[in-house]
Amino acid sequence: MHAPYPALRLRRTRATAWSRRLHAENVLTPADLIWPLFVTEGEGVEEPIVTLPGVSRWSVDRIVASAREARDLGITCLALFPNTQKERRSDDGAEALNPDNLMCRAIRAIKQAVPDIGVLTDVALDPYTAHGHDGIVDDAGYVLNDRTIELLIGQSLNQAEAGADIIAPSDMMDGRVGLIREALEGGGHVNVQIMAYAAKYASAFYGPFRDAVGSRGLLKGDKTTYQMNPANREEALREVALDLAEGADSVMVKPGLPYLDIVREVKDAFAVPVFAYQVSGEYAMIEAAVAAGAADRDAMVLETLLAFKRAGCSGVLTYHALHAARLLAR
Ligand SMILES: NCC(=O)CCC(=O)O
Ligand SMILES: [Mg+2]
Repeated sequence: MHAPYPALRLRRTRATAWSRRLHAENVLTPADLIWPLFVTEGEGVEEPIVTLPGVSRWSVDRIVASAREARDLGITCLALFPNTQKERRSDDGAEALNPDNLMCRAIRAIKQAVPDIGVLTDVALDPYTAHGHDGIVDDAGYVLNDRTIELLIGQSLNQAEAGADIIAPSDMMDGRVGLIREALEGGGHVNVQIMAYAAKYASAFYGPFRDAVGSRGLLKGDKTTYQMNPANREEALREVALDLAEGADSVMVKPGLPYLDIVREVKDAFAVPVFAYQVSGEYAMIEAAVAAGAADRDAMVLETLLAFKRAGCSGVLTYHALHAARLLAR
């Protein structure tokens, strides 16, 4: 067969800026961005996180100011993570159930001051446990599934009562989405969404996050008995199918860039809202490349975030959210 060239030239539509824009198949907007924020005790406090240059832990009053700034830039949702004081951590993570814990105070303050931005809250015990695991650990160090779920239900209700809009269980216990949904319905929280961390991998990319929430030095062992093996893709589809059947409104894949193949497969297989988390190690890699003079931050941020859209994401959790929203506002 004769090649279509020269009649067909794909470079023709790329020849001018207006035409490239016209033919763009995907677009990144501030509405696609979920901004993770770390909360700490005190007032007027900003604590820079060394392994996440440019990211800080903020006290509740500073978080509220950030929420306002994010809303004004068109960011749709915040994700909150508490840096729980060491003396409030325990083996069972009971601080997660305290209606006046740092997380609940931050949720209430944001929803009161900036009601038109969404608040997503992480459900897992690692910011509250003395051992840094996401659940209750037995004598052999195994994280107990069903015992842990009992606490996750209480944690979810606690966050919903404080005003959380989206409950995001990141613990990877089996069966927790259905039981949390049932408890939310029973508690009258019928419009509180669940975004399930459905395919969360046991990844080397979470290191700086553990510094941020103060669990790095505490964690004994690793999370491979509950988070997924990076080798697996069929298992991710099973995880997603179960969470959807149990009532998840949307699902998440985590980490982000190294797992975009999973995002695309989930999107194609289920046609549901899929989100991904560009995690702390991914952020740190970009910042390290910029610091080394090896990369242009603005271009890299926008390109990586657009790649999530192309892979099928409805939105992305990213520590670069504010920076990206400012770039998009230009
Ligand atoms: N459950 C939330 C996380 O584990 C975040 C990980 C990261 O940003 O590295
Ligand atoms: Mg699961």
